[in-house]
Amino acid sequence: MQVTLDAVGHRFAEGPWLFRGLSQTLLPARVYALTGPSGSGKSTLLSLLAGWAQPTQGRIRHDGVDRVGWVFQNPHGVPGRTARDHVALPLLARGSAPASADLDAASLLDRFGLGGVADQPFRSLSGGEAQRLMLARGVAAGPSLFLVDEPTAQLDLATGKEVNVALGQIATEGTIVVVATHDSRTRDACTDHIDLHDYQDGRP
Ligand SMILES: Nc1ncnc2c1ncn2[C@@H]1O[C@H](COP(=O)(O)OP(=O)(O)OP(=O)(O)O)[C@@H](O)[C@H]1O
Repeated sequence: MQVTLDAVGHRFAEGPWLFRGLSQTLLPARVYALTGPSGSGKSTLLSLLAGWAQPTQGRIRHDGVDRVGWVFQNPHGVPGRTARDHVALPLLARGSAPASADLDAASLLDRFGLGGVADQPFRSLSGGEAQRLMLARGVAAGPSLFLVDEPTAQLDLATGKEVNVALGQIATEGTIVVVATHDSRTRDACTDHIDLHDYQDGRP
């Protein structure tokens, strides 16, 4: 499985080019940090990768990608449902039996440092816990391409650090992960780095 970007460029209508000449092969078990100044097109590139829009120039090819997951910068959950329910639901939706969904949810919660809050309702979680829960829930859905937009944007330094540690855990066999971020610590938690600044006028 892979996603191939071939000389990709994008602009809206007659507006300026956000980026041009972006060629890259994205592979499973890697976590790509997508950085660049505000307005450089990070979120736009995520939506092109998701297939929600076509690039103005060049081509994005998805080989073997059958499921795309997305985590937004603001965690959204069901206030009265437990952390465990949030992770078990996508497992059930994929056909797991309730007992095995529960076991797998417990192990995913542990992986993201949430074992201790498994039975707490979403509304009682801290910002960092809620954001890590969104990552755990996203992984539970079994995406082949997992897109994460500014996961630490709303968090203080310490809480952001928790989330960055969790991002280091989402590299999973069979999943390509791309994380748009302003945060240099998030970038450092990723295995690879794409800087849109390098593509602002068609370079390199
Ligand atoms: N649907 C749209 N139509 C026209 N312009 C758009 C559209 N979506 C985004 N833009 C513009 O494209 C530029 C890039 O936006 P985008 O949100 O991709 O940047 P970003 O790098 O994610 O920014 P930030 O870091 O501030 O979140 C911005 O100037 C934005 O206003």
